[in-house]
Amino acid sequence: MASNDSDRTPVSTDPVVERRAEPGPRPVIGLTTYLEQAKQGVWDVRAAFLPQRYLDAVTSSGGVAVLLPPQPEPDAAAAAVMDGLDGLILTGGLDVQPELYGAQRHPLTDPARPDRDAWELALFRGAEERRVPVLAICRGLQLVNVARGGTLHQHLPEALGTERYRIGGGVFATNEVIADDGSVLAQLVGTDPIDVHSYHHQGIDQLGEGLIATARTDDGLVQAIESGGEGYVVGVQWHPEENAQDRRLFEGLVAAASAYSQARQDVDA
Ligand SMILES: NCCCC(=O)O
Repeated sequence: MASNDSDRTPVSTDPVVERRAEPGPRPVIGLTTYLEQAKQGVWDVRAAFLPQRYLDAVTSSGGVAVLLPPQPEPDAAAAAVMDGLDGLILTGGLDVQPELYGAQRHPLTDPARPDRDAWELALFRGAEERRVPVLAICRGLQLVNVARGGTLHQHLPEALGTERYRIGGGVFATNEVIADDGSVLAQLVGTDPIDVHSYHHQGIDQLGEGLIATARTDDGLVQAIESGGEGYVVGVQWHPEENAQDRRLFEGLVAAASAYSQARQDVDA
């Protein structure tokens, strides 16, 4: 699937969510993974890891799921894979290094994962250059914000005085979100209140350049972002892979990825 045509002309695509039912080749969706210690049979090994719910959400929405673990020489590796992708999902996980947004580390910020941060930043920049559609989930939304020069609250219980977004013990909190009318998010989930599954202790402080906040909770915390320019970048602070009702976010990405794939074939023809 890969070619090294890293300076491919960006393809112009609209977020045409109504195309989701069109038949055609299944778009290839890359999902970022991370390295964890894991049990495999009698072995206890370091492994590339991603909860299967992400994969199920992509495949049941009509995409082909491809895993993207952190790579050495991330910029070159991202260029090598990006031309074979029709869509990108920046998945959830541990905190982005605060040094990347000019902040001193809070004592409760997770240990740094510089390999993952560098890899995902390279993938996101590669996607932006080519206008490959992006869905950014939880940490993914935070990474997109940092990539665009924004900053994060490092510990929401201190910044906002609330534990409502991470109650702990692996139990997802429920929060109500309303998508802003006119947003891509609203095309996907409507403008009625929806319950979302939250598990995070960080959140957007200053919004990154060119990003639009398209949903907030009633305390003002940004819950969803979109790219204001061309291309499809949708980020949500919650975990749609954990909620069948949120399948619409994956369907929207797959539809945009199909449109991107078709437009790319038209350019290449
Ligand atoms: N900061 C990584 C995403 C999850 C969290 O905020 O806890």
